[in-house]
Amino acid sequence: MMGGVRFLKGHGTGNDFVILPVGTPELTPDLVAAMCDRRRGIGGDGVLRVAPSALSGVDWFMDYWNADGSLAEMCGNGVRVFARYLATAGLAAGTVPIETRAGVVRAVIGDETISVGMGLPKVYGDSSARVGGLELPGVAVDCGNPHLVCALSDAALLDSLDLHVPPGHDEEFYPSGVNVEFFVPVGDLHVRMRVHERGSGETLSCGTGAVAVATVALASAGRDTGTVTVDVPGGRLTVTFDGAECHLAGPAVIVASGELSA
Ligand SMILES: N[C@@H](CCC[C@H](N)C(=O)O)C(=O)O
Repeated sequence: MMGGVRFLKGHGTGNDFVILPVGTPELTPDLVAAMCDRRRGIGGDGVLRVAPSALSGVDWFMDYWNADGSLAEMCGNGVRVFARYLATAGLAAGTVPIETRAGVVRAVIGDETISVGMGLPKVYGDSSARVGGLELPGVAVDCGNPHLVCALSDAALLDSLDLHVPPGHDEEFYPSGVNVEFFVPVGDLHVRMRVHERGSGETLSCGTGAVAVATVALASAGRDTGTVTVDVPGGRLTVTFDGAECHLAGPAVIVASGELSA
């Protein structure tokens, strides 16, 4: 693989990542896919390579890759796990700006929770997803990366969706692919979701997906500020809209470290 290179493994609500510390050489799609392979590699929904940022006032660039070796603009849980790595390695504390392909975000490091300011998502149209013969209407939301958010009224339908295969989507509307979320209301500003991530498949959590779902849930409650609780298969995230931007929060942990074999 990349013999001798050190790695760590971490996750945020079950969205798991291989973390490659500063100094790791440039990656290739094949290397990333090999590392993320859950049977032949380390296993992960993606790779976070820690690299120096060239921007003034920003020390770190999150070089994020999906499990299939594709690049993505942004990863909400990835930023939170990246910040946990920086804190654990003694490279950052408090609030840390992190460059992503979608711009600079700010992570606030707590003992258990890490929150990240994600700007304000943009709702930019209607589309639909096809799952198991069903056509499910949804809303397009840009969180730096593309999302299609489908609101369902039936919890049994949410549980029954087969997300082992990517939901069908309008390829002209989403020329670079899309992350697809399905959610049901659980209570006031409280939802439960599942997600199929572009380049990673069904995951236990998706931070930008939670932000996209919270955006739709908040708007359907007729509000533009407030905190939406988002239950994902891997745990619970919150998304707080303060009028200026939204903040994604939840646990982020490092669980292992090791060295790649040749
Ligand atoms: N898990 C992520 C999103 C990762 C990128 C996504 N698969 C894409 O291709 O856009 C998150 O926590 O936001």
